[in-house]
Amino acid sequence: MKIDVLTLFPEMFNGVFGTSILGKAQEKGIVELAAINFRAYANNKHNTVDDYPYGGGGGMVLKPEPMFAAVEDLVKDAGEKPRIVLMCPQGERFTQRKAEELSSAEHLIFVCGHYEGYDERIREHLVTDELSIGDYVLTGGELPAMVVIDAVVRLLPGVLGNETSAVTDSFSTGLLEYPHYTRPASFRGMDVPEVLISGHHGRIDAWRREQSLLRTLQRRPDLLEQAELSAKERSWLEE
Ligand SMILES: Nc1cc(-c2ccc3ccn(Cc4ccccc4)c3c2)n[nH]1
Repeated sequence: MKIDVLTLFPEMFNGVFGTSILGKAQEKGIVELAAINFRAYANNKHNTVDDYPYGGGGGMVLKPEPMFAAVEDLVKDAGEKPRIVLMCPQGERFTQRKAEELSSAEHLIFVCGHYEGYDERIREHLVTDELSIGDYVLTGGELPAMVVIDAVVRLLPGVLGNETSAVTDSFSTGLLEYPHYTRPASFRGMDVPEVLISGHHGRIDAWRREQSLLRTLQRRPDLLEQAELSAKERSWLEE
């Protein structure tokens, strides 16, 4: 997979792209990550990429020309038509299901703006997906893009080691994750649940599923509507 990020602050991505799981995924050749400064595509002598809004009002708006020129330059060598993902507070709420959908793409181009937002023609004629990472307003699209890229790349085959599977973690089952424990078995009188030390994997799996269901019911009952539950589990939860 190839991921390009159009941003005014490419240096913000150095840490995220160069370390840990994303860094290793690049070394393994699973994904190619690049952050490009779209100011390079400004078509005026002052290299401006923003301007005052028509109709007045506070704040500046990102001009269409540099963004169209930058995307068209990235798309010209592309194979399969890339998904052009615009980060913005008004976008579709990003979810694990959306991460799974994006992880099947061959080429993603993220558009990260600043200021008060984007000229609407960028949305109408360039973008395929608009994503929000939550109902709060950030200063720009870079942090949201990092969040989405992290969630997408970890799903690519070979990125997570065998000991960690993206399939069983939170949200991939539709439920919140069960509690985790590691050594020591007793810490300041706080003991690990006996079942996890029993070595009985059937009982361990059942306990973990029950804990996921309980934790989801307590903290995120809204997830239960979409989750795949057996009839027995549904009636147990409704007791
Ligand atoms: N989930 C989420 C995404 C964003 C986000 C994404 C891209 C941009 C580009 C500029 N801003 C600032 C801003 C935009 C619109 C109105 C006021 C300020 C952005 C915010 N905030 N929160």
